[in-house]
Amino acid sequence: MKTFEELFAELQAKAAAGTPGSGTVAALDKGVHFIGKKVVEEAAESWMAAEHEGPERTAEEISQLLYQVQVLMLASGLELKDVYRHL
Ligand SMILES: N=c1c2ncn([C@@H]3O[C@H](COP(=O)(O)OP(=O)(O)OP(=O)(O)O)[C@@H](O)[C@H]3O)c2ncn1[C@@H]1O[C@H](COP(=O)(O)O)[C@@H](O)[C@H]1O
Repeated sequence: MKTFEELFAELQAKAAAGTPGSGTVAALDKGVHFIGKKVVEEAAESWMAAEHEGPERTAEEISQLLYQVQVLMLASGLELKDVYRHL
């Protein structure tokens, strides 16, 4: 198990190193348009899970949504503090 902050730090490090075999690095290479579609896909899957599939599946889909949002943040040059200041 990891926190939102721990996952972001892991993804930042992989992006900076260009870690071979990393799905995050591959997604960043594809760019914002590709990543944005993933965010929308996972948001829709989270919604459907919440309506039809129960809390466990919903939690799983939301975790994937949070991951894709973090990848979009990296692709946009954002850090956690840039987002947190709007909360
Ligand atoms: N938490 C995640 C995570 N959540 C979702 N995903 C990816 O997001 C994509 C969408 O998930 P789906 O189940 O919808 O996948 P799918 O539709 O079957 O397959 P796709 O055709 O969409 O790839 C998949 O490619 C997943 O691998 C994630 N990929 C990585 N992480 C974590 O990110 C960290 C770094 O990962 P790497 O960069 O791959 O090393 C690790 O700690 C991982 O646990």
